[in-house]
Amino acid sequence: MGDLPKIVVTGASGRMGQMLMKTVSASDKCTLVGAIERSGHDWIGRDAGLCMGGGALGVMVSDDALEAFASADAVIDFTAPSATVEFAALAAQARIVHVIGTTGMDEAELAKLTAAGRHATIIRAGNMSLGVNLLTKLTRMVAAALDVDYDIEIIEAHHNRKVDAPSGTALMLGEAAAQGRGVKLADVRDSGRDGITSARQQGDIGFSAIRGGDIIGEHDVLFAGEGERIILRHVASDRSLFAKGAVRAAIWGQGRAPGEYDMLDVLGLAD
Ligand SMILES: NC(=O)C1=CN([C@@H]2O[C@H](COP(=O)(O)OP(=O)(O)OC[C@H]3O[C@@H](n4cnc5c(N)ncnc54)[C@H](OP(=O)(O)O)[C@@H]3O)[C@@H](O)[C@H]2O)C=CC1
Ligand SMILES: O=C(O)C1=N[C@H](C(=O)O)C[C@H](O)C1
Repeated sequence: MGDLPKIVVTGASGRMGQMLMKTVSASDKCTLVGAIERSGHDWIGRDAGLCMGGGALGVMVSDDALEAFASADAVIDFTAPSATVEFAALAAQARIVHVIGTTGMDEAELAKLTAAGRHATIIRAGNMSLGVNLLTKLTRMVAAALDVDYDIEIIEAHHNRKVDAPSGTALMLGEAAAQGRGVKLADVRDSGRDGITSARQQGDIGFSAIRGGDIIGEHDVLFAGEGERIILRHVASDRSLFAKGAVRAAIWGQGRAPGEYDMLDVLGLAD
């Protein structure tokens, strides 16, 4: 027990925070040592397990991330971009593994993660599931095999509380399609059509986002040609999928050099 990786979960009260705390506590390969929420949250100072409506876990929810990180081996962080950037700086100070599931980060925020990666071992992915990471490989392969007569559209659906679009997963799939085509996604990305948009530009990669109900996460990569359509699809039916991937990443990161990694590295699928 003493040698198991000690893990802190941030955003403890969130949808993923709660799933992560349950997954870490249920694992025999790591141990939950900290749960972080923002100052003033009504969970602060209370047992994380009791807050979730279950049995006591012996871990008190705290707002002192640096203190928690200082005695941990890894932090798993599914929160919001501004919070994740701050947590990355603290993970760098503590020289620990920072597993990041947070999506919706802009270029400036990503640059701060790169800076933190000089001292922290950062593992970041817009989707931590094996299925989606495999799908990125398939997407790249199909995009490379087809010419630009096949229009690529990425359609994603999520629950009505999601705040960012396109989803992190949709962007991963878009990057993979762009790589397959040998172009930069930024040069061909077409998101949020509305009104008189003019005809579709050949070679563009389009994104559409559906938001509703309790949809956990669904992604289609559509290759639409003349007389045929090819659709690659991933459907997540349980958030534990993402939490299990994140825990696997936190364990994989132990003993790795500081730097930036992704789930393809963790899953042994990197080129
Ligand atoms: N990579 C992957 O596999 C997956 C990624 N995600 C991503 O994870 C993120 C979280 O998703 P989800 O759990 O559904 O969202 P929730 O809104 O349910 O949870 C977010 C949590 O982060 C906390 N938080 C936000 N800002 C701060 C801050 N500044 N300081 C401390 N805590 C903060 C929130 O606290 P408060 O409520 O007080 O704001 C909340 O507890 C999203 O970016 C989502 O896209 C989700 C699933 C899978
Ligand atoms: O916010 C979510 O819920 C999810 N976010 C990730 C994303 O942006 O792709 C992963 C998953 O689809 C669920």
